[in-house]
Amino acid sequence: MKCVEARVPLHLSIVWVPVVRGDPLHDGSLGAGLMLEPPVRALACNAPGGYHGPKIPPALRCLRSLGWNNEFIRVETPYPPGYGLAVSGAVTLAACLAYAGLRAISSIRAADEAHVAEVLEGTGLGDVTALYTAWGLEVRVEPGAPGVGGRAEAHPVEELWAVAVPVRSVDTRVLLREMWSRVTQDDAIHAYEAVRREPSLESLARAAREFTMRATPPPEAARRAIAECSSRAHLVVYKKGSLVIIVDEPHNTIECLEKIGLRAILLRLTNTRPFTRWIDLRENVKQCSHTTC
Ligand SMILES: Nc1ncnc2c1ncn2[C@@H]1O[C@H](COP(=O)(O)OP(=O)(O)OP(=O)(O)O)[C@@H](O)[C@H]1O
Ligand SMILES: CC(C)(CO)[C@@H](O)C(=O)[O-]
Repeated sequence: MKCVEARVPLHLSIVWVPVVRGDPLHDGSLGAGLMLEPPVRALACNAPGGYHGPKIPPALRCLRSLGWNNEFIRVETPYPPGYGLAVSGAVTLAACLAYAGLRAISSIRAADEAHVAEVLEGTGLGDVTALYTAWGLEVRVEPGAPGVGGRAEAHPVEELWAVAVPVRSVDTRVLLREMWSRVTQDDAIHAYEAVRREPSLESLARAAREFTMRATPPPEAARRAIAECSSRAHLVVYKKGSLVIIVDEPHNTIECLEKIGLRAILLRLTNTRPFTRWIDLRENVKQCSHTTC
């Protein structure tokens, strides 16, 4: 059986300036953020079997728009959806890149459909374009889907750990509505321009303090974790529902978080781009039923 696997990193958007033009291909965001691994992995096979993975509405919308007819698709994510690490965008892009690979549909069409699905379902603005066009530390310089010019610039990052705690799930539509009672459009543009002028972990750390954590204030548990467990961090941010602490060596941070009752998921910064590859499952065909491969 022929299958295509796609791997897509997670994305931590630290600065975002929503750009709403009234058409989902052209809507998006300017902004900046970091790519994280392990990646989301999607496997699409030319056999019936349906979708197995987190039930993310934009992923199913995107697959249908590419003509998906219930073929086998399995998606695995290292981080839960709904906590601000663009799991919805990464799952949607991975599933659609894998399916597009299987059906000889261009990857840019898959990325455009993934972007449109994210915008229409209210789960993201700039994540798909950042993930598809950049890597490492990304700066989104043109909003919109990749096929209509949406683009992010990539800057390499060092090998560092990202200790991430999913603290509480927050709906992206709620985030985008409520942030304007805490920050202004000028605050967002100011933070964005500063990172664009000097794209570095230091400028992102400043943006995290001056913009992100004002737009999405950390709850008490995260404030305590920041005070007690982040003294050696390169960057600390609370975004939407997750606390992320970027460090050289993660074990002390994880232990410290455990002591105050918070369970971390260990991620790394990554310079790897999304990719797809063919897999021939002939050898393993017995292990590959419609529900498990
Ligand atoms: N257990 C779950 N908790 C939260 N959302 C879930 C869950 N399972 C599926 N979903 C779906 O996943 C999507 C989460 O999208 P959302 O944009 O909130 O989060 P995200 O992509 O992880 O983070 P962000 O886009 O803010 O970076 C929603 O469409 C939601 O319906
Ligand atoms: C809106 C958003 C902050 C949700 O995580 C993200 O999609 C972005 O940066 O455009």
